[in-house]
Amino acid sequence: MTLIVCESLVRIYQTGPVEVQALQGLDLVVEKGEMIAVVGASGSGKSTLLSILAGVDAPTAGRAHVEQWDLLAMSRADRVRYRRHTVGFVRQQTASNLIPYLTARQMVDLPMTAARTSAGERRKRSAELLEALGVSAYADRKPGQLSGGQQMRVAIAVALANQPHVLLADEPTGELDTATSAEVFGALRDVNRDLGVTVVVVTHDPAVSGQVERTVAIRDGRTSSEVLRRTATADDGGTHVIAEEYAVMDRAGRIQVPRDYREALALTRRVRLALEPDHITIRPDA
Ligand SMILES: Nc1ncnc2c1ncn2[C@@H]1O[C@H](COP(=O)(O)OP(=O)(O)OP(=O)(O)O)[C@@H](O)[C@H]1O
Repeated sequence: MTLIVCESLVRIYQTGPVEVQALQGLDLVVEKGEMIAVVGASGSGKSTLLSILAGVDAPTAGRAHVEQWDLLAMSRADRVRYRRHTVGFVRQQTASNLIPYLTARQMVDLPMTAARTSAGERRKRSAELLEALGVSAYADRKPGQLSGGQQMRVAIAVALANQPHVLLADEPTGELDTATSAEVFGALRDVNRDLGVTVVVVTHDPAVSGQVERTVAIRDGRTSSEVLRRTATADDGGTHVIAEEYAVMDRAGRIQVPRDYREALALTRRVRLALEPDHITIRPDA
């Protein structure tokens, strides 16, 4: 079942006379239960995409659906409901997800109180979530008494408090060392596998993106390529991961030819296309 669909998604920021096209016709499909990584250079539009999916920011044009919700046509009340129940959002700076004067348990409790969950249910669920994320021993500590990795795990537990179907995490390992970031990423994978939550993670970290089955690359506000990974078994019984890169084609048939391919063959404005029985060739115009 398809959970997230973005088609030709556009987000333009206007600051005074300056217009920034953060998303320039982005296409993305995510199936229920998937865990994907979104990668791309700084400024390519990753955070913008995540804020739109989180219902925090609104697209300028195009189509964006998450479950039954049309993100371009939501009323203010729908948006509150959507943010409370459908998606959980872990923001880029760890500290912005946490409240300095509350304990981990109180922070996980807060979104459930807003959703009018009963006290008994809140107690039960916050204990389960802190346990699932391996931070139950720190339930009574405040953010200042937790390490970076523990803070991030608590932030993930807070995002999952109202049992959302989708978890969006913006650079969850950006501020952590390699060992801690592997642990936090492991926690996200557990959440995906054990709770069945669909996970979309924005990351700069190749070690992180190498651990998910699907990585979507964004370039200049568009999805440019996808890497799919699968585990293959060799003749000797050993297993290894095969990663294959695909270009992404939009509904109008547009694809981005990677820059190194263009440069290698000096492809510029015009190219020759030819249809062969089972493939298409692209040649320089000369
Ligand atoms: N609120 C805003 N107002 C104006 N421009 C913005 C705003 N938010 C983002 N932008 C611009 O939109 C573009 C995409 O930004 P975005 O933060 O989505 O990229 P990113 O890929 O997440 O980058 P990073 O990895 O550095 O976080 C950038 O050029 C950025 O300067």
